[in-house]
Amino acid sequence: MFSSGLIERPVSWVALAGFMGTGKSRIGWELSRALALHFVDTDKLITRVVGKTIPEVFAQEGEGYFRACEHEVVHRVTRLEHAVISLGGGTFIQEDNRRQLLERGPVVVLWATPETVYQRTKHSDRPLLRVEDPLSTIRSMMNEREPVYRQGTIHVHSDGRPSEEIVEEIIERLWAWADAQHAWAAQGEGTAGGDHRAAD
Ligand SMILES: Nc1ncnc2c1ncn2[C@@H]1O[C@H](COP(=O)(O)OP(=O)(O)OP(=O)(O)O)[C@@H](O)[C@H]1O
Ligand SMILES: O=C(O)C1=C[C@@H](O)[C@@H](O)[C@H](O)C1
Ligand SMILES: [Mg+2]
Repeated sequence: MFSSGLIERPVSWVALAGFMGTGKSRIGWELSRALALHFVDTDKLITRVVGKTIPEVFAQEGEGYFRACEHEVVHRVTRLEHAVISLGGGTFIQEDNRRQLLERGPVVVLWATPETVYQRTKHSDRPLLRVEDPLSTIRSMMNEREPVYRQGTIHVHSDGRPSEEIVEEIIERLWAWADAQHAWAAQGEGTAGGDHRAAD
């Protein structure tokens, strides 16, 4: 990782997307440590700026207000350097957010089965899962969102795997992605998707 005092990483900016409970916050934090990058969790940033928990924002201001905050936060985090960004579960679903994120750099989508998501979220306070039958809601929301999450750059499964293994796979896949970007750029074709290799 370290050479001549420089940190070699596949990327200096990456976002994590995916359904609720797939591990974006936890894996994003661990990935940021592994790559020596700053860490921003968009849900936590909104909570801090608004001064309310996400359930309070949904209940008092409405989901539309929360989505507007997300949009504003995407605008800001795509301007950051040296950062791992963990998105909220719905952030990548909004078309304009998705476009801005994909233009900025690779978006790693984490996946898990509805059963895993249910187990990981059942004692938490995600407002969209405060329903009578959360597992059915998870299944139908996931079905609906799946084609959109598929538009991410790299896809990694998180079911039944320790976080270290997931982080390791993400880093390997990011190197492969960066190498492919580099090869295409060298052929003079140029591609969207942010920086190719990052050393600093
Ligand atoms: N690979 C894993 N194995 C076991 N537990 C995990 C794994 N990844 C995440 N978790 C746990 O699952 C729960 C949900 O994870 P996390 O909060 O990171 O999900 P998220 O994708 O950020 O969800 P949201 O979209 O709601 O923010 C947490 O308690 C976390 O510690
Ligand atoms: O999937 C979603 O729409 C959400 C996921 C969470 O990260 C929070 O952003 C919020 O609970 C909404
Ligand atoms: Mg999260």
